[in-house]
Amino acid sequence: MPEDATARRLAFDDVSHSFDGRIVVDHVSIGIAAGEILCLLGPSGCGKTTCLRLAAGLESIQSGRILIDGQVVAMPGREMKPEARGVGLVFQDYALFPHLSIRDNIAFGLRRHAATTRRRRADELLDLVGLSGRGDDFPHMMSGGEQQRVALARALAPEPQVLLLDEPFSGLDIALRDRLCTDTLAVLRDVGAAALMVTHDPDEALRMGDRIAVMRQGRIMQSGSAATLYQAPATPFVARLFGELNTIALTVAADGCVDTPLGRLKAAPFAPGTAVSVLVRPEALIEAADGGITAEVAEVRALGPVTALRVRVPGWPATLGLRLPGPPRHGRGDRIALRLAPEQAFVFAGDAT
Ligand SMILES: Nc1ncnc2c1ncn2[C@@H]1O[C@H](COP(=O)(O)OP(=O)(O)OP(=O)(O)O)[C@@H](O)[C@H]1O
Repeated sequence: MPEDATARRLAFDDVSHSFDGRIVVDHVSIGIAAGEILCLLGPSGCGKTTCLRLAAGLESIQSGRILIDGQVVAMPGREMKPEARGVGLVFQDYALFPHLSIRDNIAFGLRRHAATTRRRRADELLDLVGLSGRGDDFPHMMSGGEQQRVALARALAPEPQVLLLDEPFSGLDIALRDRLCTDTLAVLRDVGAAALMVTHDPDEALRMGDRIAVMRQGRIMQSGSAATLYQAPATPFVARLFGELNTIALTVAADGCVDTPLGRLKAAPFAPGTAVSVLVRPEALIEAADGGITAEVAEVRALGPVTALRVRVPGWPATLGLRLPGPPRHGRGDRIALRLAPEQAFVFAGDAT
């Protein structure tokens, strides 16, 4: 990992972990700055939660190092206790203590402070998460989303340097999740801790993350801003996280380009003769004013602000998906003219169909 990355607020330095001889975290190195939110995005079982548990000290480290503010908190044979790490946790099952009031739930981690300080701090946090005046309520009197906000307040109470969030919005309905995402983002920005958030939902990662690290089978495949991952995916897997793409397998021509039924594309850095896959985002197919490629409409679905079409283009092995703005203007069997926006088409080595 780069020299300065270990000096970040939270850093994983070449961390690997196995269960029963099976590697589930594979040479992971990531750094998160104070005030930054990093989303660890990947499918179920790829090792995300294990990374969080290692950072929290809930799992004993086997290989590599974890550092907070440049200090090693975990390396094999030398582990700081979870409670000494200055780490706040918001996990999926954010179980609050049912017999404690909301205020006491939030103040739970402040047991060493005077009663007046605990009360003041809990009330400040209730304000922060938009639940002013609810301190005397009990968990069963709150909705799922409200309980989740209490869990966030409880994790923030001891002013952690690092906040670890494991799918904090799963199981909530979409409207509530959207609001909580926005609220949580505001709170995280406000407190300036380094936040590591685990999610399998690309939309959530796009919305929440300053940076996204894409994980697959224990490895970080690519990390960067949402814009980087979307515009310059390093692999077909990363490209497909943000929606299904149209794919065709082809061979690079003598001049270093690849001839697709939608037009020519540069295939650099691949040499002539290389077998490649071309992946085209639906949004890369734009209706052409004149000229363009002729496509036959096979399917039309109105999706509110946009219309999803499937079209046939001679030479493309399957129907192609695309979206046009506005309500449907075409029917099945219509012919439309399309052009390709090359920046939304990606060439990868090998067969990714
Ligand atoms: N204590 C354990 N003992 C044995 N195997 C485990 C243990 N904890 C996790 N695993 C396995 O390690 C792999 C990674 O699990 P992990 O919970 O880190 O994945 P994840 O990406 O967080 O998945 P999800 O999104 O479903 O929570 C999985 O195959 C899981 O079954």
